[in-house]
Amino acid sequence: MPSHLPPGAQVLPDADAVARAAADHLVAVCADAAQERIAVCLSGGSTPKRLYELLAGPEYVDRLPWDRLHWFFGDDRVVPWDDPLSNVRMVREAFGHGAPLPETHLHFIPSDLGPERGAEAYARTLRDFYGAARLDPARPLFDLVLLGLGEDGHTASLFPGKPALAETGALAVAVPEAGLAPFVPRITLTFPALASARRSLFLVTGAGKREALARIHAGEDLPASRVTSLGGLVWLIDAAAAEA
Ligand SMILES: O=C(O)[C@H](O)[C@@H](O)[C@H](O)[C@H](O)COP(=O)(O)O
Repeated sequence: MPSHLPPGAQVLPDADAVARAAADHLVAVCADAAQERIAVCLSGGSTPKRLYELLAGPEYVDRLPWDRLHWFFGDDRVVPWDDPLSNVRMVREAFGHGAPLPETHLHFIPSDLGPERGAEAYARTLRDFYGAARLDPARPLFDLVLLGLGEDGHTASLFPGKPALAETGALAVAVPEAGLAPFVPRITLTFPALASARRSLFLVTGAGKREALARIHAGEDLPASRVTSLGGLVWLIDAAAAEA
């Protein structure tokens, strides 16, 4: 295991292997879930699209309890849902018609309400699903949280130096100026919400992520470095990103 990678890192040959490993984690999480509803927090960006396509494809679609699975979003851009920048659009396209996904089980961020009201509404959606106003460390909100890593070390829409990093109460907040292309406002889950997970996976692929990984390993206080998980954090990294 290369020494410059986060603890718990698994290095896979390529992006497809990363997607497959993540799919296997989801199958395992579902098999372990004792409760009826299984909550998954989806990552946006481009990396996880292959995973979502895989889940809806012939190799995995019949291995998942779609009637029990509920899908949430770690963040989204405040754009129309059919906008190419929308994470909801990306997920819908990736799941396509292969996923027997009940429409009421896709809990997308109401970006049509705008950043602030959308964040408040989504926090309410999460609390209503959870069934309590405050998160209990003994009862995680999510069974699985999926995360990506930006080249600047951001994750979800938690960007370096932004106020959202300091939020400890709200489950979701507005990010008016993400400061990163595409320069649109965003809504993101906060660290407490992301931490409330039985298992969390970072999916990191491509040489462009090497520097962020090295900075994390060097102990820099990047947003992704601050992510914790009640049940355990696994980094799934392809060889291209893992190279020193
Ligand atoms: O909505 C988003 O953009 C994601 O939540 C964001 O945190 C993403 O995971 C990283 O920017 C990595 O993006 P790529 O997978 O496209 O490299």
